[in-house]
Formats: sequence, structure tokens, C-alpha cells
Amino acid sequence: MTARERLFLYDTTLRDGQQTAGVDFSAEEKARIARALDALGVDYVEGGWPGANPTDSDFFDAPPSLSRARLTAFGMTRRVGRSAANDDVLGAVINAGAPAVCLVGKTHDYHVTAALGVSLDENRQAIADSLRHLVALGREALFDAEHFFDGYKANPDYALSCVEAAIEAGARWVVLCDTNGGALPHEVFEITQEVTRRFPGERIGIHCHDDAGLAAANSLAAVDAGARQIQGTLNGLGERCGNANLVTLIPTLLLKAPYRDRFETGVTPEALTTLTSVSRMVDDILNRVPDRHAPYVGAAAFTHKAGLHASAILKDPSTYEHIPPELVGNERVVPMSNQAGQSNLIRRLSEMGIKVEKGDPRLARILDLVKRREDEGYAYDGAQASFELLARRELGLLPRFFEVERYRVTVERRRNALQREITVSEAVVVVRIDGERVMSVSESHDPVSDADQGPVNALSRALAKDLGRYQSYIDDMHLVDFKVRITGAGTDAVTRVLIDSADGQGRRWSTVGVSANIVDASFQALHDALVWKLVRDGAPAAA
Ligand SMILES: CC(=O)SCCNC(=O)CCNC(=O)[C@H](O)C(C)(C)COP(=O)(O)OP(=O)(O)OC[C@H]1O[C@@H](n2cnc3c(N)ncnc32)[C@H](O)[C@@H]1OP(=O)(O)O
Ligand SMILES: CC(=O)C(=O)O
Repeated sequence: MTARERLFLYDTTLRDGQQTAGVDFSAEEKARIARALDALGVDYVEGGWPGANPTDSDFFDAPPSLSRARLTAFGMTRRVGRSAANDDVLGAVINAGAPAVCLVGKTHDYHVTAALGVSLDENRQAIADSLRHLVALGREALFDAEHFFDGYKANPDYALSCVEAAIEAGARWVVLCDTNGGALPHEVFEITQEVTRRFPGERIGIHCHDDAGLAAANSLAAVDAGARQIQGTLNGLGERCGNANLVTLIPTLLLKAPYRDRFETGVTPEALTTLTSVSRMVDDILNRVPDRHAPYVGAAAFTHKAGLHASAILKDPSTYEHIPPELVGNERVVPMSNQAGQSNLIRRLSEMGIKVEKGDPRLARILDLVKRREDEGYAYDGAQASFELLARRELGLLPRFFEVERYRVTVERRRNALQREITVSEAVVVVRIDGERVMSVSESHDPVSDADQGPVNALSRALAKDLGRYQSYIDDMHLVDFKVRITGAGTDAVTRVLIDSADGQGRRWSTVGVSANIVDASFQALHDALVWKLVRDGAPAAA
């Protein structure tokens, strides 16, 4: 086997990822992500633009210690009319002290004249001076060639002359940027091939945006054409539609031919198994619900809903999986839904620790019930905990813990003592535990923050307030997501509520409720969430 070539991974989550609308990392969060990227095995971690904002400056003032990745500061080439040594914006970037510095500069002639308002020569000179200055200071110098592909299409000689200026000034890498994200794979291939032919020596990189949904494909096309550094971000964060998603590219490079045979990256197979948790950590920091359909790492990436698929998966998972999920730290799910057959069901039951033979009449009863209830508006593929309770009930394996006798929610709009208008929801839940009646009351209005948390929150708190001897089982549980959807139309319309809950053991589970009334639908989902937790934690049945 011939030796594999080194392919370098450059992460810009903390810089271009921070340019995503709605994303703002704190310096501590940046440090946490940088350490995770280092452990994953990326080669460069671009930490931000020192001097551009207080967070990025704070991050570089106390940078995380990285064991192998190179911390990189980002900035722009010197402005025309100042020397590189006297440009305060460039100075702040250099003074951050990072061992590598990446400077963006214009390579599209129109942008030079229209956006910068300088001559083509002045811009090219600014690129050369800025990079030479970095090299003289002993820094690893990188040049992000902004709008390179559009620039090459408009004026190839000028775009190439900017690349040449950067290389002659000593840049270790020149990174071709599809800044507007509109290039197609064949264009990226042809143009990158021309650049790598003219500037050999494994110093060309690629930086793609996803405006045409092609950032990952374009990055691979550039690698096919000779690029040896890929820039991208975790979960594809980035300006507008985002950057090339490293969470998609890394497993593709490690697991798929021809890349796995031709290239070596800093990511080991062991580190690859942490990819799903790294991706979810970023969502967690951003308080975002992870994309269920994300390639490789999404919760649905290895979920086999259709009966025909599940039947084959039980015989050999490769029938409907492009890779084994455990290679990227994900897992296989065979959910229940109206698309399911006995194979899905047997598989789900065995995951719950319940063994039932194919052909058992109870299987047909459960399948029938699932299909009928999905027709009424339930959706069990996204609410596996509710499905588990339904199956256990049908199989006679669901203990009775407590009975809900009644519940009530009232919503009142009134003035508080300061004459400010507030909305207050009050929930009352009455349960029977071991023959004893317990009444709990809860309000939605938080007197400390003066915020109204809504009727479902009041109901949830009242239900979980006093469950007698079951209380200790549910104390570490909390509601993490609440989704409402109206299904059907006109007089057939019903409300479906999906609730995600989590507990102190790091488990997360989903339950569903359906009713014409949103409070009833919510209560069903909340009730299922509590009961599932009691079942899973082995709480004893009522006396
Ligand atoms: C393609 C990319 O994503 S590159 C990364 C872009 N990231 C960011 O812009 C985020 C960080 N930026 C900032 O905080 C600010 O824009 C700063 C601090 C860098 C500059 O702020 P300001 O001095 O107020 O300038 P402003 O943002 O209005 O405009 C940018 C200036 O840089 C100039 N400029 C843009 N690119 C370059 C370049 N490669 N080289 C030199 N100058 C440049 C522009 O012409 C403009 O100058 P002008 O005001 O004289 O017209
Ligand atoms: C540098 C960069 O982020 C771009 O050109 O898209």
C-alpha cells in the first residue's frame, strides 16, 4: 500500500461560525469548543478576530492550552495607505500572540475597486506586505483568498496574481474561498486544479460556503484537484447558510474511498467515535435542538422507520446503512410508527428488555393500536417513550403507580401590586397514591423574574410537585423541549404535543399527547414522561 498523503483540517467555528445569525459564544464557550476540536484531532483552531470585539480579545488573552492543534488568529490584510507594521487592526491580530495568523484579502478585481476603492496593484501589494510581515515575525502565515472562484471567473490573471503574491511573501497556505457559496463542484475542481498546477507543493486550501447546498461537495472537489487543507465548521455554522460542515466531511474523509485510502488526517478512528457528542455539545452550548436529520450524527441518521427496512436491518444492518453508526458515536434506532411491521416491533421490544416471538398475537394487537393511534394524530417515531408505555400496557407489563383523579388550569390576566398587567396560570392536579388523595397547586408566574412561564409549565410543576413515595424518582427530571403541532384540518383538527424530558443520569426521552385541547394533549405527554421515568428507574408498583 502506498503512503497516504496528509490532509489538514482547519476549523473556523469560533470565527466564521460566530458570524452565524443568532450565534454568540462567550470566551469560556470558545475555549470549551477549542479543546473539543483539539481532542478530535483538527490541525488548526481559528479562535476569532482579536481586537474586533471584546469576546475574541478575551479569548486570546487567556487562550486554552491545546495539545496538538495550532491556535490561529484571524484578521485582514493591511489597509492601503498604512504600512503593515503601522496598521492598528493588523497589529491587534498579531499582538494576540497566536502561532498562526490567517489574513483575508480581496482577489476579485471588482471587489478591490468597488469595496476597497483602491487600485489592483495597491491591493496586491497590501497582500504581499501583510504576509511578509507575519513571516518576519516568525508566525505561520495563511492567506484566505476572498471571493477567489468568482474572481477567477471574472479576471483569472488578477486572481492568480494575488495567490502568487501571497506565496512569494511566504504564506504557508493560500486558501481559495467560495465566499458567496454559489460555485458548483465542476467549477471548483477545474479552478483549483489550475491553481495547484501553477503553485505545486501542497499549500492550497479550500474554504466553501453552503449557499447552494454544495459546501461539502465543493470541498471534496477541491481535494480531488489537489487542495490539501479544508476549512469548515462544526455543524456547518457560518455566515448566511453556513460553511462546509466538518462533522459531515471528517467521517467522509476517514471512511469513504478514495479519501480513506489516499489521505491521512489528524483524526483517529477512536476520536471519530466522539463526533456525535462533539456535535451535540455545540448545540447544547447554543441552546439549539440538534438537527435530527444531520448526516452521520443526527438522531434520525440511523433510524429505520419503514417495515421493509427494519426487517432487513435485523438480518444485516448494512442493507440500509452506509456505515455502522458506532463508528461516529451514533446509534441505530428502529422506531415504531404506522410504517412499521413486526420486525420493528420485535426489535424495539428487545431494546426494552422484552422478548416476544414473531407471530405472537399480541404483536399484531400492538401494531394495530399504533396504526390506529397514528391515524388519530399520535406520532410514535418521535416519541419512543410513549410507545414503550403503550406496548407495556398491551403486554400487561406496565405497573400502576398513581391515578390522576382530575386536573384544572386557569389563566388570568390581571394587574399586580405595582399596577403592571400580568398573566398568571394556575394549575391544580389531584392524584391518588396508595389510596391517598394528594392535591398539588402551582402557578406559572415567577415572582423573582416577574416572567410568566405559561399554563403547561404550571401543569407540569403541579403534577411533579408531590408524588409521595415516587417523588425521589422524579426530582432530577426536567422538561427540555415542548413542540406543538396542529394536525388535520377543520373540525378534524387536533393538537399534537411532543415533550422532551431529561434527567440527572443524562438520559433524554420523548413523549406525545393528542387532543382537541392543548392542555389535555400536554398533560398526556407530561404524564407519560413521568411514568416512563418511574418504569425505567424500577419504581415499585402501587400497593
Ligand atoms: C469573508 C469574511 O467573512 S471575512 C470576515 C468578516 N468578519 C467580520 O467582518 C467580523 C469582524 N469585523 C469587525 O469587527 C469590523 O468590521 C472591523 C473591526 C474589522 C472593522 O471595523 P470598521 O473599521 O468599523 O470598518 P467596517 O466594518 O465598517 O468596514 C470594513 C473596512 O475594512 C475594509 N476592508 C475590507 N476587507 C479588507 C481587506 N481584506 N483588507 C483591508 N481592508 C479591508 C473595508 O474597505 C472597510 O473600510 P472602509 O470603512 O474604509 O470602507
Ligand atoms: C474568509 C471567508 O470567510 C470567506 O471568504 O468566506
